[in-house]
Amino acid sequence: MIVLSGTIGAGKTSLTDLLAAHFGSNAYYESVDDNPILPLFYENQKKYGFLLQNYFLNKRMDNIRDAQGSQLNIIDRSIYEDLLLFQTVAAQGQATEVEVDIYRDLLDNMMEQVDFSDEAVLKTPDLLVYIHVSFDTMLNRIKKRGREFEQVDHDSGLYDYYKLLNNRYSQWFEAYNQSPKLMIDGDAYDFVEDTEAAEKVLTLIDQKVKELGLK
Ligand SMILES: Nc1ncnc2c1ncn2[C@@H]1O[C@H](COP(=O)(O)OP(=O)(O)OP(=O)(O)O)[C@@H](O)[C@H]1O
Repeated sequence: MIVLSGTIGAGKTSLTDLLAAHFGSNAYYESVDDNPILPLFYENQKKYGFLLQNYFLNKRMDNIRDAQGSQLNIIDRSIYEDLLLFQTVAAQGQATEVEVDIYRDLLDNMMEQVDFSDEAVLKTPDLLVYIHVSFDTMLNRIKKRGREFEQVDHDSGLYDYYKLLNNRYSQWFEAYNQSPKLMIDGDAYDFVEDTEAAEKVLTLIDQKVKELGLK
């Protein structure tokens, strides 16, 4: 499994499409439009934050199970970033430490490898691709995409949440050690609008995939 990571609006879903088409593999998406909790969460993070994490945890486990057939199947967001998001929500006083601790324990238990036989299927990715974008790019993409509940004009508190999240992402990626990893500069390569940039990004990922013997 190749797993994408990056902040809100980084381009994970678009790169998932590109990679699945490039490798002829399957793509597994986090569905946003039919997520019943997400709009509620954006209205009231304190009330719905913990419920949202449980919802995502369940969906990500589905994705991991479904994607396990091939090393080149793509998942559009890693399960590991959810803790970062929830900790950021908590840092802003919108979730409690107890909620974060309970969520972390649950995540650890779900990700624990209980089968150590040769046939065991690993839940960890074969490669994690992180798309790094600056705070300005993040805000521009969120605006351009126009999902109502994500807009900062509707809620000025969101601006601080996004800024803190963007700052924390780089540290999160530095510390990430569950699998091989690769960073893509999403400011330098606009792989959505620019086909040449898309080719370059695919070449970088191809090199890493070959180096790891995934293809
Ligand atoms: N664990 C989480 N806690 C809180 N909100 C989350 C969590 N995971 C995802 N979200 C929210 O769900 C929405 C979709 O998230 P995500 O960043 O995965 O997709 P995206 O914004 O469409 O990204 P991309 O543009 O990179 O494809 C965003 O509003 C994001 O804030």
